[in-house]
Formats: sequence, structure tokens, C-alpha cells
Amino acid sequence: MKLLLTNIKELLQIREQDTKKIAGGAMKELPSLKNAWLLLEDNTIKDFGTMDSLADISAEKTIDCTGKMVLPTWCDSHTHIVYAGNREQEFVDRINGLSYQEIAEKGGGILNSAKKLQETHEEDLYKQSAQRLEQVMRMGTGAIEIKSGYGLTTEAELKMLRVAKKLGDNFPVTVKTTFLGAHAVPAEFKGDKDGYLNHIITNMLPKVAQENLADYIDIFCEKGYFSVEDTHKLLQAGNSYGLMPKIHVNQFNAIGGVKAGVVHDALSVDHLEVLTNADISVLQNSDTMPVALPSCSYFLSIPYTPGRELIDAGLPLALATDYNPGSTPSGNMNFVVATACIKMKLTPEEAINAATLNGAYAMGLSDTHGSITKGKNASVMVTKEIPSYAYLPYDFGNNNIETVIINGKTIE
Ligand SMILES: N=CN[C@@H](CCC(=O)O)C(=O)O
Ligand SMILES: [Zn+2]
Repeated sequence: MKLLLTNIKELLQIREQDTKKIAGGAMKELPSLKNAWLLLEDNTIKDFGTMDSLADISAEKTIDCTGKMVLPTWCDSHTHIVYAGNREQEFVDRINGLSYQEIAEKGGGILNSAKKLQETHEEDLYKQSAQRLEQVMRMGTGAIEIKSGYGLTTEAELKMLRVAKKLGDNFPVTVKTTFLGAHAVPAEFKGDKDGYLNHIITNMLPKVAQENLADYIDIFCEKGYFSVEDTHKLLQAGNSYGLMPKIHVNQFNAIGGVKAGVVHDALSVDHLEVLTNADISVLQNSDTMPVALPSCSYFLSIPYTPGRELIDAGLPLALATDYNPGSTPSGNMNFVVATACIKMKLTPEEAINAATLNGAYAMGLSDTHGSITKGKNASVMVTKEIPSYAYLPYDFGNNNIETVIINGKTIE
């Protein structure tokens, strides 16, 4: 099936196939074509050009994009969208003065979600998670990473990963899965973190690998959760199963997680709200993508990742939602892009690069996603009539995405 988009006011993020990520000063550029056309054939970007070069193409469907922009769908490289129930009571507790850490210390937080998830049947978990996936697809997310980490028992971790895989099988969106058994120490192992880590390595990890349920491995490297030493141990074990790391580091404290990730060739290091100069130097000598999660900073009122500093240091940056019930109950990449501009001082070009091609890189998808490139997946979105692409982050909180096409399928 051929789908032709014509009279596109501006076709954004046009890249060559060999551009896998964008760093430093190059992030200020967003290559585009004005007054353009784009041809999608089945689930592939077939061709594009300016309207004066449009030959006679017979397409089954044509969309007139007069006044509208077209860009690749968002690549959300960090989410926890498979979860059960919600945690709005903790939200109220925080308004009333408790901190995120205090809530966790009282057995709330991740353990609260783990209890709910363990008690939820797989089909119900699938249904709750599918609703969230449909919601983010409508807002323009065409590729997404989904973590486990609210199971914390072998059975419940496998259940989460099976649900995440099934979402990828049943929806047009491309899904990558990450095993995050080391998200918190469960109640059954209270006071025995080492015992739990060993349990992850000897019991959970082999099963996750055997059932081929995960693409990546993750750990929450943070004071009160898992140490740098734990991180080395787990990532080494993950490596023996071929699982590349994508890890939670520097959310509240800089304890050396960035270096641990880089040493193990992490694909990405995520959060980075608290960052040292040493962390920046380590990243400068690596292929690891730093990932910022501004909606988490917004929701928890914690510092924003110093994205401006990272880019000015010549580094790449990706943006993701962190969609989860505790720290970020939102999967809206449009809000992420706007918040990165407003609070982290990224330019619209930088934010769009970070939320598309660099996001694709941060989940191993830059060969197929994140840019308008012949041969890549037909995952693009059409905006409403807007004056310029800077209007997208400027008009924050409003939906300017009119049509979303994921893998060649229009999302209703
Ligand atoms: N910080 C660790 N994990 C999640 C939040 C977990 C939760 O509060 O449920 C995050 O990335 O923010
Ligand atoms: Zn997270």
C-alpha cells in the first residue's frame, strides 16, 4: 500500500542512513525540506523530495499536508509502562511534605507498585498497560523501551516482560524490553541486598535470557538501592547473556554509576539529574548515550539534567519520558520536548534531535527509526497547521499532532 503525503510545509529530520546519533553543536541543526512530499510504501519510507520534483505517483491514499509539518515519530527510550494500579496517594503525601525517599523508606514507592503487580493477573496487567501504550501512540510515540522492575520476584518479573513483549507483538509500535530486576530490594530480602542480587543473577537472569524476554539489562544505581559494586557485578553477569546495559544513574546522588555504565559499554545512562565534571569526562570518551527525563524532574520537583552543559561539552543527549506510576505518571513526549526547551534550555532543534534519532540510538534502533531516511520504518507524524516547528515546544501542554502513522499504519 502506497501512502503519499503532499504539500508538506516542512519535512523535518532528514538524515543519511549512516547518521546514528547527533552530538554537540550538530544538535543545533535539524535538516529539513520545505514544500515537500513523502512517499510511504507499506511499512517503509520509500522516497521524498520537494513538490516541484513530484513525479506522477499512483498512491492508494494521499494526505494533503498544506500548512502542516511532518517529522519522525518520537522514540521514547526509557519507560516503565507495564505496571498495575497507580500511586496517587503518594503524590498527595508528597504535596503534604513527605519526600520521594521518605515514602520509599516507609515501604511505599517501588515496593508499593511491586505488591500491586504481583497481585495482578497477567491479562489484567496487559489490559492496563495496553491502554497506556495506545495513549502514547496517539501522542506520537512510534518506538518505545519498556522495563520490568515492579515484579521483584522471578515469576512477576517474567510476567512483566511477557506483557511488554506481547504489546510489541500486538501493536504497530516497535518495543524494546529491559530487565530491571535490580530496581529495589523486595520485602522478602529486607536487610539482605546481596542475597537479592545473587538471586537475580542465579535465578532470574538465566530465565529471562532463556525465554529471550529482554534486549537490555538495567539497575537502579543509587544510595539506598544498589551500589556501584552491585552494578559492576550485575552488568558483568548480564554481559555473559549478551545483555547490553541501559541503567538508572545519578537521579539523587552522583556515586559513580556513570563510570560503571561506561566501563560495561552501556548503550545509555539515564536520569543524570545530579552530574559531576568527572561524569561528563567519562561520557566524552564513550559511545554511551546520556538520557534526560525532564517529566520526572517536573513531577518530583528535583533538578533537571544539565542537558545544556552536556551538549556544550560536545556530547549527544536523548530525551525520554520515564513513564511510571511513581516518579512520572506521563508518557507525553510532546511535554518532554517542551520541558527540555523551557527548563533545560535546549533549542527546539536540539530537543527534536534528542527525542527522535538520539532516542532511537538509546534503544538500538537508529538503523530503522528516528529520522526521515529512505528505507527506514514508515513511522511519521503530521502536525496540525502550525507557523513553525518551534511552535511545538512553545505551545506546551497543547496537542499539535494531528495524524500519527506507525509502521505504515495510521493510528486512529
Ligand atoms: N528511579 C527509579 N525508577 C523509576 C521510578 C520508580 C518508582 O517510583 O516507581 C524512575 O526511573 O524514576
Ligand atoms: Zn526509570
